[in-house]
Amino acid sequence: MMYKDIREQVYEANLALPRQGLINLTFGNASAADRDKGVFAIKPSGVDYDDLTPESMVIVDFEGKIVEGNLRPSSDTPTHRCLLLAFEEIGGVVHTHSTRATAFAQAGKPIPNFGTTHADYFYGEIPVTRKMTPEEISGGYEWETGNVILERFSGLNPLDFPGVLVNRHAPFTWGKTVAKAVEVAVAVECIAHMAWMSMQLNPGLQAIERELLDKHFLRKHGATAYYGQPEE
Ligand SMILES: O=C(CO)[C@@H](O)[C@H](O)COP(=O)(O)O
Repeated sequence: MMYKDIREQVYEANLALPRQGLINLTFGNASAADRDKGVFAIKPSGVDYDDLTPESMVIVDFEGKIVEGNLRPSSDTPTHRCLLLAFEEIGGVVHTHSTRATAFAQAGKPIPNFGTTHADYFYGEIPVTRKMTPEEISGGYEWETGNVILERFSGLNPLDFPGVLVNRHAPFTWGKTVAKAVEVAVAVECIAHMAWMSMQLNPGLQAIERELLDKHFLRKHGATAYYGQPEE
């Protein structure tokens, strides 16, 4: 089977989303790129997760043309393509409608970095995009969703901030692999829940201290990392 690796990676990533409690119905999708082959695999649109198979994943090239697959790809395919094109260091993208992260997104609020759980994944707040204009919504909505994310990421390293809340919509996360993007999606929901509770307990709470942010982020990321096991 051609594109076997990315089909299987994306199939596993998509199944992990309902298993992790990150989505209901078909409110989410995952994609993984094979940059050598110039394609990515993505979930088919609107298909029940129980009916997905590695073979039903759709293979799309970076111009947006379907290369392999009989089903219509996820409605969010242009957003994934926009992000995979712009962020060359990533290998996969995940979109969920996980409840608490989506509540922040709908409210148009970034998630402040209140503690070390958050700092393990994001080198600051979880950013939120601006609202989309009526013109962006009515013309090329899903591609423009990617563009408003890129606009928010001007000057930000996508591996220091491996996700975003799209205003009025929901989170997108990414990583070097699609499995990593799923992990970040789990973390984002957990962080949103903790932030919400922290805000209730202490409405005046300020962001984490710089030293603690540096310690937790940099012990897991980049040249100074010592957390876990070395990458193979
Ligand atoms: O934003 C939404 C729903 O509001 C989307 O995430 C869709 O629910 C994704 O569906 P697929 O086309 O990927 O099945």
